[in-house]
Amino acid sequence: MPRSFTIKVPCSSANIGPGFDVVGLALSIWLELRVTVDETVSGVSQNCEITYEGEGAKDLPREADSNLITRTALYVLKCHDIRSFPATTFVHIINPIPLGRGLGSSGAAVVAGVMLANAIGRFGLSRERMMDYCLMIERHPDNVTAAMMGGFVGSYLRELDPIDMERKEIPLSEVLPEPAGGLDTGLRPPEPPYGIGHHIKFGWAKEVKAIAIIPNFELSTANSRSVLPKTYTAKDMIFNLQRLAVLTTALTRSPPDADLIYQAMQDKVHQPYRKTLIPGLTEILASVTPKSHPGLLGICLSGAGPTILALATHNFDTIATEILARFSKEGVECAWKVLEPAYNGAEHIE
Ligand SMILES: Nc1ncnc2c1ncn2[C@@H]1O[C@H](COP(=O)(O)OP(=O)(O)OP(=O)(O)O)[C@@H](O)[C@H]1O
Ligand SMILES: N[C@@H](CCO)C(=O)O
Repeated sequence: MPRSFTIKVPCSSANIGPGFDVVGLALSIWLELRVTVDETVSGVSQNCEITYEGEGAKDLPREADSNLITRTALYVLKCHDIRSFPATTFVHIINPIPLGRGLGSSGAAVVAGVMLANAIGRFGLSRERMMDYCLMIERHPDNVTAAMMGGFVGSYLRELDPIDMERKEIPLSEVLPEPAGGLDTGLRPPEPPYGIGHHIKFGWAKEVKAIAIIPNFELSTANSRSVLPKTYTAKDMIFNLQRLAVLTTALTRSPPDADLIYQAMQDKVHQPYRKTLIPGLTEILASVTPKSHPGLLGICLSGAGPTILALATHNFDTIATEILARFSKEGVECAWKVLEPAYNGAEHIE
């Protein structure tokens, strides 16, 4: 009897201004996997057939040991001494999350892969344990925590003891060998230490929506992190910490206080350095304010960019049109969407 289930994982916006690598907001675009395990079918390469529609359909690999979702699943399966998918696993991927735009496409893919393995192997892993696996792959917690847990979340990585730290910091190539199933040494990959990350869900004022203005070019997270400095001044760190402390509560209050939120979304840790990669970034962030655009609460770079996230209660069209026009002057065309928080996080539906 074939077994079928669905996995849905929301996109996410990390940082929300000052919370670099700390806060994430799950939002209402969902990566979906429709999975069928049918033992009556045989002869499929590596036991897994991937079909794909949506963002990335043209370019992303369909081989189970290359695609990020199934590579992640293979890692978790191998940690449980299962070396391949059961014959035969069909994974249909429906992906509306734009890739490399700062909306957590890779975080959603990693969470989906861990949930896929958990369901296939019937491991019964808790969400917290699944997070440990996610953090072995995507090593900053903001996107994966929001995608797994849902809503507006803050997270930190626990200080591990030296042995666990060594395991956690092993090169990514040993966690996700390239290709994962190619030169299979038969060795168990390194299992994650327990309780790597800890998180808390904040509230969210229901009238606050997120306008995502999504430029038509990709910026990989790795590239966008490469322009950041290795050290910061105490002044800049304190600037961000003060704002983050206010922001996480300011966004829970109804009615929202636009002046407080706008100032609390300022950042000196990542956005100023990323302006070299995103034409018009500094001008856009400075020119759209609650005074010039009533309804706006705050504006920031979404994750590693290039998407701009504007939090607002109304006037979505006017705010988006202004940002689109400013990007257009720089020769960048954009799509835009009004998104809502995805409160439930990742879901497994039988
Ligand atoms: N549905 C998917 N299936 C397979 N691979 C994916 C999928 N989604 C994302 N990826 C992989 O992740 C890459 C994008 O990851 P990257 O971290 O650069 O950007 P992002 O996650 O979209 O943005 P950010 O981390 O700033 O929010 C893609 O190029 C692709 O390799
Ligand atoms: N906090 C991360 C999110 C992107 O994955 C960054 O800004 O680089």
